This record gives sequence, structure tokens and C-alpha cells, in this order.
Amino acid sequence: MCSSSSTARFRPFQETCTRNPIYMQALAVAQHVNTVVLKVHCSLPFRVLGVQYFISMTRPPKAQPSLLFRQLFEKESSTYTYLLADNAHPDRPAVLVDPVDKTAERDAALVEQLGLKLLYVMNTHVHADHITGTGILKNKIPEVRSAISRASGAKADLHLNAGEKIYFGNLYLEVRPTPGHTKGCVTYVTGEGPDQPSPRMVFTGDALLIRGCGRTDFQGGDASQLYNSVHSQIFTLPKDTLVYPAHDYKGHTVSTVGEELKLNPRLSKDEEEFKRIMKNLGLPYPKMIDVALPSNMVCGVQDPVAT
Ligand SMILES: N[C@@H](CCC(=O)N[C@@H](CSS)C(=O)NCC(=O)O)C(=O)O
Repeated sequence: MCSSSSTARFRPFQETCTRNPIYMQALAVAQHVNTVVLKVHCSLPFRVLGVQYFISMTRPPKAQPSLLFRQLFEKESSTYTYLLADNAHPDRPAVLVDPVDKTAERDAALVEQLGLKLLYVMNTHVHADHITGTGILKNKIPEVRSAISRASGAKADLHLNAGEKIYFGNLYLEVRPTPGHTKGCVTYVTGEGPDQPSPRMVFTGDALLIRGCGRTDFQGGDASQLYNSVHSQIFTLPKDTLVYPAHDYKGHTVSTVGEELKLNPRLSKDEEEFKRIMKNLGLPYPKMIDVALPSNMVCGVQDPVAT
């Protein structure tokens, strides 16, 4: 609301700007962030040299965010599955990242309830601890295409290469190679630009976990490679980028690049220290590894009768 103070004297905008360094500073800040418009007639009153000024900041209308986003959990393997869709597009096209066989029915039902058109089921890598839900989803929704990195060596409808953009409506995920946990690991990052989600979101699979990272002791794992993958492909993203991993064992749901750069107890160290930590993890092999690996090399169960 505008002030109704009778003592206030109003000066024209030009005059106040050129005569008053505080206004000049405020204007510089406003121009810097490029979203704020200064006016001299409303809100925040302040007094300089006995003259009452008023300043208000208004944001221009922002484009409606069109991303529909769901983080879903499978408790036996502590796996996160992510559903993303372009809500503003008439078809509401969608992608699923890292579904699990045990919760594939739930995911398919959610897609249907929300009226989405599922285009791709995208895996970040060949998982060793659970069977992917990709095959089951393909059986339930025949138009769906499975996707995984070419480097994984797994069978899929779509083999992804570094830098590729996977579109769902006007939104997209960019493919970034992040080997080290497995040789074919990739990370998916939401698009860059005014029409894409802000802040950006990164789906890191097992390369980067919240306050942790994927193990490097099988499937072509390599600690040095993982360290360099995360530092070059993930930690170079803006600090406010939201980090969504494929697993969490401690109840975390989301982090940021800035938070992990500073607080990740493994990846915030130098490479030599990181390699020492990874060598001494002493984790038992995943219980499901012998059934999960062969199944995931063909993107999961292909025949519903066999489930
Ligand atoms: N106990 C679980 C497997 C736990 C495990 O090894 N998780 C992997 C990701 S799935 S291959 C991992 O990289 N963990 C890193 C860590 O620091 O925990 C099971 O038996 O399935």
C-alpha cells in the first residue's frame, strides 16, 4: 500500500535517482538481478536528509512452472524413482527415472491417475541391488521406450550418449556421463534456460548420494574415475541445483550441489583421500546382485508371466 503520510514529500523518479546514492545503489542491484523494477511511490519508506522517500520492488510476472515432479520410494532397496512431466503440454508427456520392479505397478497407476503420457523409462545405470521396473512398465504401457547409456552395454530401446537431450514436451533431461560406480553410469540434469525448471535438478543415480556416493568395488567401478566424474559433471552445476540420488539409507530426500561440495564426507576431500576412503568401505555385496545384474542387462523382466 502507498503511504498516506502527510509529511512525506515526493520527488520524481529521475531526480531521486540522480541525487541520491542510495537510490543509485538500489537501482544497480535491481538491474543486476534483472527481475526487479523500482518505483518511487509505494512500500518501504525511508528518510534521507529529512526527505521521506518510498521505494517498492515488483517482479514481472513469471512464466508458470510447467514441471510436474514426484519423488517415489521403494523401501526394500531404499531406491528413489522420479516421475517428471510437462504439465503445460496438452499431452502431459512424462519420463520415469530408475523404477523398481516391486513398485512398478504403483508407478504405472500414478501415471494413469495423473493423466500422463509416459514416453521413456530411463535408468541411470545397471543396478546391482534390485531389478529395474522398466520391463514391467513396458509391458503395461506398450508405447513406453526404455533408455540407458550406450556405455552400460545393456539392452534397451534407446542408448544414450553424452550431451544428448531427452525431451518430454518442452522440458528435457540432459545426459552427463558419470562413470566410476559402474562404467556406464550417467546423471540426468534438467534443462537450462528460462522455460526449464529453476533451480535445476540433477538425478545422480549412485554416482553421488546425499553425504555419500556409490561404491566402486564391482561392475567396473573405479574410485578415481568416480571422483573426477562427480567433480567435473555434477559439482560444476550451479550451487542451488537440487540433488536427487537413486538411493538413500538415512532418510534424506534431497540435497544441493553447494551442500554436497561442502558437506559430503567423501567427495569434499582430495582425490587421494577419497580413494583411501573408498578402498576401506568394507561393504558386503548387495543381496540381490546375482539376480539383479543379468536381469538389468536387458532392462528388467520382459515377460510378465515370468514375474
Ligand atoms: N545392503 C544393500 C546394498 C547397499 C549398497 O551396497 N548400496 C550401494 C548402491 S546399490 S549397488 C552403494 O553404492 N552404497 C554406497 C554406500 O556407501 O552405502 C543390499 O544388500 O542390497
